[in-house]
Amino acid sequence: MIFEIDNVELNFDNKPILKAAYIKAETGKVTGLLGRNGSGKSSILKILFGTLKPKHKLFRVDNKPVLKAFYKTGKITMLPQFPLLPPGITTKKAFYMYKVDFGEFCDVFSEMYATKNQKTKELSGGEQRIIETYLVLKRNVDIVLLDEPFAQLSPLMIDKFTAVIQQEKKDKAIIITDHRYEAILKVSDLFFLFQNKQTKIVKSKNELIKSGYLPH
Ligand SMILES: Nc1ncnc2c1ncn2[C@@H]1O[C@H](COP(=O)(O)OP(=O)(O)OP(=O)(O)O)[C@@H](O)[C@H]1O
Repeated sequence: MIFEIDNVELNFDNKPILKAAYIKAETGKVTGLLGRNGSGKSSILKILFGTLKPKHKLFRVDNKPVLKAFYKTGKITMLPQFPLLPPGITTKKAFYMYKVDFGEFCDVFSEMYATKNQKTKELSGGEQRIIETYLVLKRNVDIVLLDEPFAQLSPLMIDKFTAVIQQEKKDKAIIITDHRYEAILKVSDLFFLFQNKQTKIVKSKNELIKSGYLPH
């Protein structure tokens, strides 16, 4: 499946944020979004998910326009920047609620077994993020949106998630944004740079330097 959002025009209080922006995601591929703070990456994810209404957009799935909020179809899931899980539930309960196998999770993240009976509020920020990101990635949907999944994670955990993402993309389209650009370059098949309220496809780290996103 091919997901495209095109001609996105977004203003906040008459301040233009995006103008004619475009991104694309495809089953079997990871799309990486890069760009400076405030360039509109989270906003476009929310627009795609359907919880933020822009002035204008065209959303297509396999070339067919989709008019209703996509989250209502149950075919999309999103890891937002804010915490997702209720503070009072245990890790075990969270896996049960999401219908995800806790044992399979521990095969990869063995250090997380100890959190089985702990409540979300008793976990570190990084531990919460590991659980939430894994649960979102494992959901049975067509497209997964990940907004800064790596921000609180140690390098080893980022490596483990890179492998999980490669596994999950086999039957999903995944869009990811994060300021850990090295991790994004490693995990993604296609990159969009958000700049001057627009988006452009970039193919190399050199282009990111030339465009002023990365320092020389
Ligand atoms: N609810 C809102 N009301 C007003 N302005 C907003 C709102 N949400 C976002 N903005 C503004 O829109 C711009 C784009 O924000 P967005 O969160 O999409 O950027 P981003 O690229 O994800 O940034 P970062 O990398 O810092 O998370 C910013 O200038 C932000 O201040």
